[in-house]
Amino acid sequence: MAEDLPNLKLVILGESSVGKTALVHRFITNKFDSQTTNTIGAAFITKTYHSQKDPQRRLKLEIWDTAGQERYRSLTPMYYRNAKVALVCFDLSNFDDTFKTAKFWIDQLQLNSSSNAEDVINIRLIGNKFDLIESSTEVDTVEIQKKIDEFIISFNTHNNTNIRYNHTSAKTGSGIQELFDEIIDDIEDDFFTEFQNRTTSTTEGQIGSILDARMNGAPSSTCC
Ligand SMILES: Nc1nc2c(ncn2[C@@H]2O[C@H](COP(=O)(O)OP(=O)(O)OP(=O)(O)O)[C@@H](O)[C@H]2O)c(=O)[nH]1
Repeated sequence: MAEDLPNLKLVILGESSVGKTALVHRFITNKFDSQTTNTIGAAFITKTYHSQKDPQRRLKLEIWDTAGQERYRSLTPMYYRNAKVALVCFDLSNFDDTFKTAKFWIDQLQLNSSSNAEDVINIRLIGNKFDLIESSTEVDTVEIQKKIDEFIISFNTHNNTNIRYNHTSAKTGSGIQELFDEIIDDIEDDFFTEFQNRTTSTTEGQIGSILDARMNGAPSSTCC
């Protein structure tokens, strides 16, 4: 019988083709798929996660991979409802186009957090495809880092938040396990305390209108 573990919902947002599905796939399977297709609607996948700081602690990580294409944008808020963590991704090799969308999602998440006390969400900004820029002579990595830093400092100051930035490569796997470990390490004490304090168990409402899902063959993925 499946064990009843606390459920931690995490959502991934960002422009189309920044590598959201590839990032999840790398985390779950430790493989890279260069032939992905665009996500339609959203896909979700679960993974049992073992705490790095307390071997007694395990949780069910429920990862929602949203579609980045603009036509699905109006659906996205329903996927981040009740999420504890949001990874907002952009593509380091296509910075100008994709960073704009990342900033848009961060603003939306912050607005949502401010208006719904229950929906306070831990946001991480993720620059993916690091492999494509790390030894490039054409990309001005210093300038990119400067823009990221300026945005984060300004956003955190104005909104009294503590958004942090990680870079990753779904292709090489660099930074991905560390990213999840860091995020969960940051929030797990509060998360488990809240779980223990909850007197009545709540079942997260299943979202009924997921249009499609990909990640064929990945464990525990759901689609409809
Ligand atoms: N070089 C490199 N390519 C990557 C990386 N991550 C993803 N890709 C490639 O980028 C393309 C888009 O990746 P996806 O994971 O489908 O992008 P997505 O953000 O899920 O796109 P949507 O589903 O449309 O929102 C694919 O060809 C991937 O193989 C990476 O870290 N490095």
